[in-house]
Amino acid sequence: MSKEQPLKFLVNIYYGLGVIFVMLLKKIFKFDAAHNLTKYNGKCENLHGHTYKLVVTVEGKPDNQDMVIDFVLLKKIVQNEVIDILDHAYINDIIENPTAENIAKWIWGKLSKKIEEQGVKLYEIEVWETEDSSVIYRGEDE
Ligand SMILES: Nc1nc2c(c(=O)[nH]1)N=C([C@H](O)[C@H](O)COP(=O)(O)OP(=O)(O)OP(=O)(O)O)CN2
Ligand SMILES: [Zn+2]
Repeated sequence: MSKEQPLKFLVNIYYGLGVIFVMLLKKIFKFDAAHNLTKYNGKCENLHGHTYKLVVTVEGKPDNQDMVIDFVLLKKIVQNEVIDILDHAYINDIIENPTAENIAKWIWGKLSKKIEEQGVKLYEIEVWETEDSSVIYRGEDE
């Protein structure tokens, strides 16, 4: 028996038992919005705008269609719950002191239940405020 054979044997049993690895799936969105930071001393306390990039990551196992979640369905949820509200908005009307941190937390609140209803977990929200500045939010500690 070669050295590799016992390992291959164990791997085959593992797959034979139907063990499927959890996967992360990402979808990227963009929205344009205006804001001003109300607890800031400096240029960002003035009204200004960004083209925000939003990266939504969900965690789950591929289903009987071999999908963690249908990208089309995820797009619909994020579009309805987040993009339709924030795009071309003055974010201060919706979120208090809209730092990227507060925007990420708000988006988590809008999405986590809706995504869980689809049998997967919201893993991470990343909000890019500029090309080189982002925050990542992964929910409250359980
Ligand atoms: N931790 C955070 N810091 C800052 C936030 C934030 O949301 N969280 N937001 C801002 C401003 O709103 C804005 O993003 C300005 O950031 P800045 O990095 O200065 O933007 P630019 O990259 O465009 O810088 P320029 O030098 O003006 O080109 C600030 N901080
Ligand atoms: Zn800003």
